[in-house]
Parts: sequence; structure tokens; C-alpha cells
Amino acid sequence: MQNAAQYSEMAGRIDARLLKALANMNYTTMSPVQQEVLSLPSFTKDCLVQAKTGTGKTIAFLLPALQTLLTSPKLPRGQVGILIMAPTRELAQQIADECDKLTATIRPALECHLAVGGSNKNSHLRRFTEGNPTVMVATPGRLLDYLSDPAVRARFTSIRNVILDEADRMLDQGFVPDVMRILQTLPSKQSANWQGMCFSATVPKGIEKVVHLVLDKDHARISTIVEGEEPTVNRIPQSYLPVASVDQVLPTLHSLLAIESLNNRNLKAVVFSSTARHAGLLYHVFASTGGAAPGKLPVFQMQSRMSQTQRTRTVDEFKNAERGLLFASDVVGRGMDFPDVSLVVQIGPPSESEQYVHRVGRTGRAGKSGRATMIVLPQEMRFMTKNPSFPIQKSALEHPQLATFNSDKVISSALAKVPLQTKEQAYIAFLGYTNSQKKDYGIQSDGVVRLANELSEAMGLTQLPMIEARTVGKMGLKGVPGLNVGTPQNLRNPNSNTGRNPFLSDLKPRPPPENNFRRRPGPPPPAAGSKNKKPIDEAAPSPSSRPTQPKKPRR
Ligand SMILES: Nc1ncnc2c1ncn2[C@@H]1O[C@H](COP(=O)(O)OP(=O)(O)OP(=O)(O)O)[C@@H](O)[C@H]1O
Repeated sequence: MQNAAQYSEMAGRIDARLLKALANMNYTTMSPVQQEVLSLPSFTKDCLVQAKTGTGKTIAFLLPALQTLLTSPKLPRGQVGILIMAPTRELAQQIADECDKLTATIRPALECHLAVGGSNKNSHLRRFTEGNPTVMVATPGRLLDYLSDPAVRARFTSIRNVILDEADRMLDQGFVPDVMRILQTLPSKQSANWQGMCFSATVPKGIEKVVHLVLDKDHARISTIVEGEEPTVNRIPQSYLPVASVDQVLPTLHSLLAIESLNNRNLKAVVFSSTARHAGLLYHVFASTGGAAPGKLPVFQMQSRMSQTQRTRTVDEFKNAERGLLFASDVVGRGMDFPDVSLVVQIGPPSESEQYVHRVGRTGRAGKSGRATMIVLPQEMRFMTKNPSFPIQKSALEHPQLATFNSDKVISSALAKVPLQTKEQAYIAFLGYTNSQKKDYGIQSDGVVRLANELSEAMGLTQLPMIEARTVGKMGLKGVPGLNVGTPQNLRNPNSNTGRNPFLSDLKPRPPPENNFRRRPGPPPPAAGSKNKKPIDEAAPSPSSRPTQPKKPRR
């Protein structure tokens, strides 16, 4: 193990303006991943880099890329030299912000542009084509959109760096078709000789089949994770808290947060749900309980069903919050740096093991301490046996400690205030998600429906939410007993005799709840590094789910 190197020792190897900016950011000591990357024989070498969450990978790719840019022949005006791709809008924004800080001392200012969904494309594009964009940070969908314009494509002919943050995600089945199309639009690696860099905290085996899209054959491979060591940060004790049934999940979460907030007045926690709709439900519940008594913490929500304006505002607020509870879906599961999060709670395990590492990694960042707990149903216990390398211990919390907060009552009265539509949407999302996990849970379709119906009851619904027959069909649950299947027609007219369902008798007319299973349009994905079993709405929203009122552009 090398001794931690100081940035001041890099004078001569790194441009003085970048060193000055690092000092202004209070980054004096290199993190291990920064030290390893900066120790490569050349800053221009292609590399695949793995390092634990929250250990400064952003600076580890920005610094060599910017250094190369500043020292190699000047880019023609208006040409993008560095292209960084990331899976979510918020992460792209965060990277762009870090880039701005790192280049703050450079004159004339080095422009970093952002191309992400949910923003005003036209005004961004105008500023892009009229400006001098040197760095571009983008999510793949919006970048492809940009690149369909020949004037934009012309700005990428001198590209020097292509960087994939969260590389395993960017190269999995969900994103790789877009990434491939983007790369086909850019000058080829051979002709332009651009440098490829791939960074992530998780590098699953399958990635080797696809990294060649971005990296040359003799790329450097760096890992700061010792072989045999778990991929999560050692400083984060991890536990699981078993519950016997669905109705116990929310009361247990309430008690857990109450205990935590009693121990730490400034509790700052992220609570992950596996669907956007469930995160929304939790937000409503805990907003009405005052953020889990006795702490009375402010509550936030962050999920892909919110407008971009709300998402952006929440990220800013939670980044700056001293204390609070963020109920989130996996839209902030990777990469997001919320300072001083001391606790991560997961409501059930994620669909992919790698995602567990990333969720846990929202705490214990930049050398700070943190803890992670997962509330698990009996069906979800398999996650622990499937992932023996994760150091997850059974929680020391026992029923008597959990029972002191009157949580059953608190939760049921909070649930009574949650809008019916929120509960219905949470039910349908839960049904779809559980159905996608049934193999891992070791249950059949009837077991899926049973679990979902337990949720319906636990939420205090007197009738099962109605699901469109089409949605049931898409889920492959046609004919499974216990569902309240309706058609758009009888949803509009509850007294219609056509296809009447016994559950329908006194339902008020209501438009069918939006389902959570919209897939992204486009061709079927080619083979890639990992199975992409994620709930579809988290990663890259389909154009139809983009807000109609785009947020005011920030850059
Ligand atoms: N050299 C440094 N000294 C002090 N703090 C640093 C240094 N480098 C980065 N940081 C801080 O560490 C935190 C984590 O950095 P970053 O977000 O880049 O981590 P990461 O490794 O990319 O995490 P993830 O895997 O979750 O994406 C940030 O708050 C960042 O400001």
C-alpha cells in the first residue's frame, strides 16, 4: 500500500491552475483511486477503474482528462474534447458541477455543457452551438437526440476523451444500444485516437465482453479493492432486519427511524424502495408522521415519476440538508453524493447484487462513517445466501425495542391520509416488481399476487386496486386468481355490464392508474455485461414520461 500522496507533490505533472482549484476545494490528499490513476505511466492511457463508492472517482477521471486537454494541441474553437456519459440526469449534473469547480481558475473559462433529459433541449442546444463547449456531460438518450443534428455532430470531430461513469450500468442491456449508437456517430477510436476511460464501484465479469467498445485491447486495469475483499466500504456496518409479513414493513421502518433519530438528532438517511411508486408512498406516509417521531425530521422524495424541476430541487435541498429523510428509488442509487448521510435503509434487496453496493455507498462517503440496514420479507432472505461476500449481519434490534413507538397505530393513521391513487399506483408497481423477482423469491405467480394483496390490505385499502387487463397480460399474470382485472371501458363506467368484475361494484369512476412497466422504445438490446432486471422507470425515462414543462436550464 502506497502512502497517501499530496496534490502539492504533483506540481509540474499537473497544471498549476488545476492544482489551485483542488486546493480551493480542500482536496489536499489524493484518495487511493486518484493516486493510482495519476500514477499511470501516461494520463492518456485507456483504463478500466474499480474503486469503492464515495472514494473520489469523479476527480480521478476529470483530472487526467483535463490535464491532457490543457497540455495537448489546442482544440479548435467549439469542439468538444471530453465527453462524459452517466446513467442519470442528476449524476450528470453533479459531474458537471465538479468539472466547473476543477476548471474554475482557468481563463478564458472552459465551458462544460450538459445534455440530459427533462431539460429544455432547444435553449441548451442554442447555447451549445453558439458557445465554445469543451466538455460535455450527458445521459445517452438526450445525447443521441443532440447528435441527430449535423451541426452538433460537427462539434465532436476532434474528440479526445470518452468517459463512462458507472461503466457497468452504461454497458448493460438497458443503455448499451444507445451508447453504441453514440459511438457510431463519433469519429472512430482508431481514426481519432481518443482515450477511453471506464469507472465504477462494481465491475461484473460480463463487462469484459463489452468494454472493447470504449477501451483498447491493452487498457490498464486498476482496482483499489483487494482481491477477496467485499466491494462495500469497510466502515459501513451492514445489517438486515427480518419482518414476517408485508404489513410489518412500514411499522418496522417507522420504529427503526424513530430509534435512529432518537440516537442522532441530525439523522440524515436515505430509504430506498425498489419502485418509484413505493418511494412516493413512503414519502406521503412519513410526511404525515412528521418524519418519524420523535425526530420530526424533514422528509424528501426522489423518484423518476417526479417532474425534473422537483427532482432538481430535491437534490439541491437534500445535498444541503443537515438532517432529514430521503425516500428514494434507484434513480439516486448510483453516484449521487449527498454529504453526511449517516444511514441507508433498503426496503427489500435490489434486483441486482451490484445495486446493493451502490445503494449502501450513499453513506460512508469521503472517509465519513455510516450504517446500512435492509428490511427483508421471508421471501427476500435469499439475497443474503446468494451474496455471501456481503458482510450483512442480522440486526441487533429486537421486537421489544421496535415496539416502543406505537408504530402500527402511527402508520395506519398516516396511511389513512395518503391519497388513494398513490396507494393504487404503489400496489401495481409492487405487483410488477415482485413478479419480476419471483424466481429469486422462490414463489409462483399466485404467491406474487398474494404478496401484493397483502400490501393492499396493509395500506388499508378496502378494495383491491383495479388493473387493466392489458397490464395484467404484460406482466404474464393473466388468469392468476386474486387480481381485480378491469378494462378501460368499465374503468370509465363502473356500472357497465361488459366484463364486469365482482370487485368493481362500488368503485368510483377513475382513470386507470399509470403503470410502471413502460419500456424504452428502440431495438432489443444486444448481449451485454449484465442482466438488466431493474424496474424500467428508474434509469432512463421513456420520452413519453418526460415532463411536458421542461425545467429552466441551469447551464
Ligand atoms: N482528494 C479528495 N479529498 C477530499 N475529498 C474528496 C477528494 N476527492 C473526492 N472527494 C470527495 O469525496 C466525495 C465522493 O467523491 P465521488 O462522488 O467522486 O465518489 P465516487 O467514488 O465517484 O462514488 P460513487 O461510486 O458513489 O459514484 C465527494 O464529496 C468529493 O467531493
